[in-house]
Amino acid sequence: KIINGKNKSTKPPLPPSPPAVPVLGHLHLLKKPVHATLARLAKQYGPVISLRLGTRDAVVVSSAEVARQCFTENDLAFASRPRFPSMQLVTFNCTSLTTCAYGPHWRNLRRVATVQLLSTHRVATLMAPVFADQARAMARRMYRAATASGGAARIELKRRLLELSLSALMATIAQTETSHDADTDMSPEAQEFKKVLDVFVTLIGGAKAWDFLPALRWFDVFGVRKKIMAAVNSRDAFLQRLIDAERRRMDADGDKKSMISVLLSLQRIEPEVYTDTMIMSLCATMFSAGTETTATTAEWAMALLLNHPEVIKKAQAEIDASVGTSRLIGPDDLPHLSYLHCILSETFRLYPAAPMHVPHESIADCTVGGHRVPAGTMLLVNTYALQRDPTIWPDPEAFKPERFEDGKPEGSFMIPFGMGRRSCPGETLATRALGLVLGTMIQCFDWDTVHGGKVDMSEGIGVTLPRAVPLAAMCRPRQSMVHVLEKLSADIPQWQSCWPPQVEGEKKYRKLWRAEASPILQSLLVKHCLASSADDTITNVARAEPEVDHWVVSLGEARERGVDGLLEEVQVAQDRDGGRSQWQRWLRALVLAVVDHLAAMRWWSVKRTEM
Ligand code: HEM
Repeated sequence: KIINGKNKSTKPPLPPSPPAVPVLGHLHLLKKPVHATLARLAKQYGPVISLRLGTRDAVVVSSAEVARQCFTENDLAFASRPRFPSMQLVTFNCTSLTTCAYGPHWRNLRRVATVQLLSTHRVATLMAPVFADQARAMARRMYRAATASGGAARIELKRRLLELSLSALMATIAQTETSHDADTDMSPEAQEFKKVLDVFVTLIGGAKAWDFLPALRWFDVFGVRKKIMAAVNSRDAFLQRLIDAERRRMDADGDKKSMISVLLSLQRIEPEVYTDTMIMSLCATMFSAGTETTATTAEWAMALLLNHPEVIKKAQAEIDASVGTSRLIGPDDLPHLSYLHCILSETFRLYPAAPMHVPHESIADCTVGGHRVPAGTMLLVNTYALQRDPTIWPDPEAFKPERFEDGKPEGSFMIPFGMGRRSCPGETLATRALGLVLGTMIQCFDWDTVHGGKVDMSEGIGVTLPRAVPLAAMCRPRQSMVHVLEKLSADIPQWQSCWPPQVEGEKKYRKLWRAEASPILQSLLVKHCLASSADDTITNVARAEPEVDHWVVSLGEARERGVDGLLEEVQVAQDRDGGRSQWQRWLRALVLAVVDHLAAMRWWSVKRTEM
């Protein structure tokens, strides 16, 4: 184009950008929470901003219209992911489904994930029932806790929901079993993998700076790389054990229920493509992409419900009308529970588990919102901001599930699971799992905040938008569901019930291990050993002892301490209580011997048949 005799380029302009500083570029501007900082910048500079983050170029999109453009007409251009040095170490050199660049390898992984592992059919027939089962087990524990505390029990919802999601996903990956007797919703395998992931989270936090200032990698004075490699090795050894166990199981009975067994059957056909490393990578991806996201969303949903009892009542009425009160909600009921679905949609809108999406990278030059975005630019989409945009969502901060009634959302554009080629392949599973977990909790219990009043809705800092304060709540079994819950509770064979009991800890009972607690503790332990049915023992003692609520609740804390902590506490109590009688000393010796014995046998998972 010739203007005033000069040759002007017809290229659209680059997006506007705040002033940058040398070396850091705009890194210093990214105060946490990043979505809030970027929303403020968007108000100043517009819905498309260009940033220089250390050595990387990024474009930030904060409007629905432009985001839609990125994932529709520019979907292919943005189909890749940035290669982060911190992730390289833990995601098999960036070859995992979530982190790998767009190309034939990603296409193959994606096809396996959507067609073989997370297909609608597999979710409906194999995976949703696993989550339903875990939700029942959780309801059973809550019911027991409530009856043990005389009506209502305090439930640490954050812990429970995370354990449920870890355990259920691990079961779908490797057919692991959660013992329905322990006071945890986690299978031993899920516990082990969770530990590894926790180590990763801390270490990768320390290595994040490498992604934007790669030179820092050479100044790794704290040896982060070495520690990450050690954690990676233990993760891989653990995953290899799971794969070997599934391989043995397949040889024995040939069933293909777990994700690993599906992948192993593909390995038999094309061993050079479906290597053990690829299977490990897919399993690790599913576990890390699906657990925190699902659990955090469930926690936010419960927090919103606690602040809106009228919504719980409406959802209960819907469930009662559709499912009735003679059985628990199951996977087949979900399509008929439209209001429950509205609650979920409104939670996804207000608290997307990926508030800044997952970064994409452009593989070709493209135009976004009238601005030029060169190839190799990182794309960040502010999902949190655009789902609360007042120009498209009336009263955007309010929790109103009714917005989604009749399948007509007022604001229409939401991308909690992304959109286009790289959108979340776990959406169907996550939505069903959340429907079952929330549905069960709403159907079975009435809920209240711990201290009355409103739940604090402050957001914490983290990739998956965690709550600042872990959620706890009081649950009380609904009168109309007591007979179902009682049956559910009795469904567990006697020999499966186990110590420690299903009770929740209470801060005010912190002094539980005072000297005078130990005789009761001891007698409970002894009774447990004799009866092998701690729950019943505890409940019976609860009825007999006037002060028993105190002890029953306090004993719940013992679970947290584990066997070692328990022994230590008993010891401290004994030391303080020098003047105990002969029979008490005798009892103590007996208890310690029994506890020791049970500890050696991993007593919480030992079943009577094995004893
Ligand atoms: C509430 C639960 C969940 C939310 C909100 C969520 C959200 C997301 C988002 C926003 C993305 C990025 C999309 C993009 O880049 O455009 C994503 C990717 C992904 N999600 Fe989820 N997710 C959830 C649960 C799950 C579950 C249960 C699984 C599997 C078991 C899963 C597996 C994945 C995988 C493998 C990717 C990467 C896809 C790719 O790069 O091709 N997610 N998820």
